[in-house]
Parts: sequence; C-alpha cells; structure tokens
Amino acid sequence: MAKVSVIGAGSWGTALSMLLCGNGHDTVLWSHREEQAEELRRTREHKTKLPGVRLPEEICITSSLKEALEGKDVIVLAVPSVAVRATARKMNPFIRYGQLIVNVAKGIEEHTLTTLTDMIEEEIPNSQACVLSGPSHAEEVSRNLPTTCVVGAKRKETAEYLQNIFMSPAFRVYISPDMLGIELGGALKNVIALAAGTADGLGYGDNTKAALITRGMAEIARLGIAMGARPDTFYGLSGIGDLIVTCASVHSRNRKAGFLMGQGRSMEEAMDEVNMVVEGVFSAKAGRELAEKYKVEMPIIEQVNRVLFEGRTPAEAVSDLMVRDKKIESWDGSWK
Ligand SMILES: NC(=O)C1=CN([C@@H]2O[C@H](COP(=O)(O)OP(=O)(O)OC[C@H]3O[C@@H](n4cnc5c(N)ncnc54)[C@H](O)[C@@H]3O)[C@@H](O)[C@H]2O)C=CC1
Ligand SMILES: O=C(CO)COP(=O)(O)O
Repeated sequence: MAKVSVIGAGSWGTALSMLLCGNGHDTVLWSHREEQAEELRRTREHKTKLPGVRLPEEICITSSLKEALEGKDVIVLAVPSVAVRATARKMNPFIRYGQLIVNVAKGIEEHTLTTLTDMIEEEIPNSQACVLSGPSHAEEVSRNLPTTCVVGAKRKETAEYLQNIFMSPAFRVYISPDMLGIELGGALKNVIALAAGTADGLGYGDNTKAALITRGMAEIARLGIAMGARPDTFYGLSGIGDLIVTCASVHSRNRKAGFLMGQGRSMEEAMDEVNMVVEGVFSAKAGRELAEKYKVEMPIIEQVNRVLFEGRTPAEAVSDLMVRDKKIESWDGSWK
C-alpha cells in the first residue's frame, strides 16, 4: 500500500481521498483553509459539496502542506485549474525526486496556453506530473457508483503503477501515453458543456444537445490532432466519454451554469448560483487562443466566448452556428 495525499478539499479531491483510502492507502486530504480542515475533521462530512457522504476516520485531514507532502509516494492535485500554478509553487519546497504528482484538475492556462501537467513541471522542476481524467462526477464516485477513468503518463511503468493505486471494483482505470490529448479533452469539454446547458436553458431539445456534443467533439479533436495528440484519445474516456457526462449529467457544474445563462442569467450570476468551480468559463478563452494559434475552426467555442465576454445573447449564438457556411462532415473538411 502507498502513502498518498490529495491536495484540494473540494468535491473531487474529497471523493478521490475516499476512493484512495478505500483502496487501503495511507491517505491525507489537504485543504487550503484550516477552518475547512477543522470542520471536515469534526463532522466527517463535506456539507456543501458532498452532503450525506461520510468521510472515513482513517483519512487524515490537514491544512499543513508540509504534513501533506513529506514522505508521500503519490500526490493528487485537485485544486481548481486557476489555482494549480500557485499551489504547485507552494508545494515545490516539500517535493522530493521520485514523488509522483497526478493532476486531476481540468483546464489550460490563458495566454501561456500551458497544460496543467506542464505547468506543474515548470513550478516543480524534476517532478513527474501525470494526469487522471474521464467521466467521473464526485457525487457518484463518493457513492461507489461504477466509474471509468484514464491515467496519462510519459512512462508505461508509471501509468501502470498509478492504475493499481486508483483502481477499485467500482473505479476502473485505463492507461495512455497521450497526456496532451487527455488534458485537451478534459479542459475543452467544459466549454462545450456551457453551450449544451445554454441550449437546455433556452428550451431547445435533444437534437440540439446531440448536435453540440458531436460537433463539439469534432472541433476539440481537430485542434488536438493539429497539436499532435492521438486521434483515438478523443474517442476515449477523457474525450467523448467526459463530453457526454458533462453535457448530460444533473451533477455537471458547467452544464448547470450554461442552463442558467440560457434562462437569462449573466455569467457572474450563473457562477454564483452554481457555487462550485465552473472551469469552462476559464477554458473558453484558452480554447479560442489555441484555435487562432493552430489555425483551426472552433465555431462552438468561438460562440461561447462571444456570449461569455462580448454580450452576444445565447439565442443569437445558436442562430449564428446554424447559418454558418455549408460544410462537409469530415475532420479536415475534405471530401476524400
Ligand atoms: N467535481 C467533480 O466531479 C470533478 C472535478 N474535476 C476537476 O477538479 C478540479 C476541482 O474541482 P472540484 O473539486 O469540483 O471543485 P469545488 O468547487 O468542489 O471545490 C474547489 C475547492 O478548491 C478550493 N480552492 C479554491 N481556491 C483555492 C486555492 N487558491 N488553493 C487551494 N484550494 C483552493 C476551495 O476551497 C474548494 O474546496 C476542477 O478542475 C474540476 O474540473 C474533475 C473531475 C470531476
Ligand atoms: O469534469 C467533470 C466531470 O468529469 C466536472 O465538470 P462538470 O461538473 O461541469 O461536469
């Protein structure tokens, strides 16, 4: 059994700490606020994020990074994507060569367009960052409902080691070398989920949702392939799998935020009401910048940006998508 630590006590970090503890690992859960750590220790329940789910007594809960990081074999980074760089920088003094860092946040840094694992390796030189992603809402993982994910790592041995760490009878883990494809799929599906939720909020139907999922995947894959990711990753758990769950699930924060915007709320009102991290709002700009950089068309992500930041109404955005130039349905727009 391993010594593991989960950095970030939101819904995902808390659910993963329960999974890892249930797998028999010596598990620490770190919160950036002592007040929250104290409440979790006292009540053994994350009342705002996972109500009704009991945290096992064996999970050690702390707000000390030193205690959370020293001597650990695996460190799971589960803070919101916008906090990853700062958190990794704070972790750096306590990390020793050989410790594995597994990023589970979903995002891409605006302007630098850095993936989160590259960002971790920039902030913690000589570290080995890996990724775990897939269709996995915390609400279901914390209740042991069957879930599948994929671990991405540079070396197969590392991926296999992590597969063993996370795998349980209710949590099946695949492995892949395509970290870029995994991270792009995870970050950009949240932008498409905002669009899918908006369509629901506008009262559109299942046809619209299916169109957004299918054409959303086409544009994410088009970008990913241009950047050097493997095409098959986008058919996988971190690609179409995660896109389906986030566009359809009652648990999805991004879909919910989109729904509220479709009903007429502003972006800020929707984020406040969801009260959990809505990563698509942060990844939308990065998606647009990547599309420009790699010269690929990403019309849905473009329209989400216009609605979020430029005052276009959701109904106008959908209409703009419907009356675009006529297209051929192939990845690269070619007939053959
Ligand atoms: N909730 C889920 O089902 C899943 C979430 N994820 C990803 O995991 C990441 C975390 O998401 P959730 O746990 O859902 O978020 P959440 O909204 O449930 O909680 C976020 C947590 O981060 C903490 N936090 C905020 N700012 C921080 C900072 N500067 N430093 C350290 N901690 C800070 C907050 O106190 C809060 O406990 C996101 O990137 C999300 O996309 C991935 C898969 C599933
Ligand atoms: O990435 C996630 C689930 O895989 C969490 O994001 P959503 O809650 O928006 O779906």
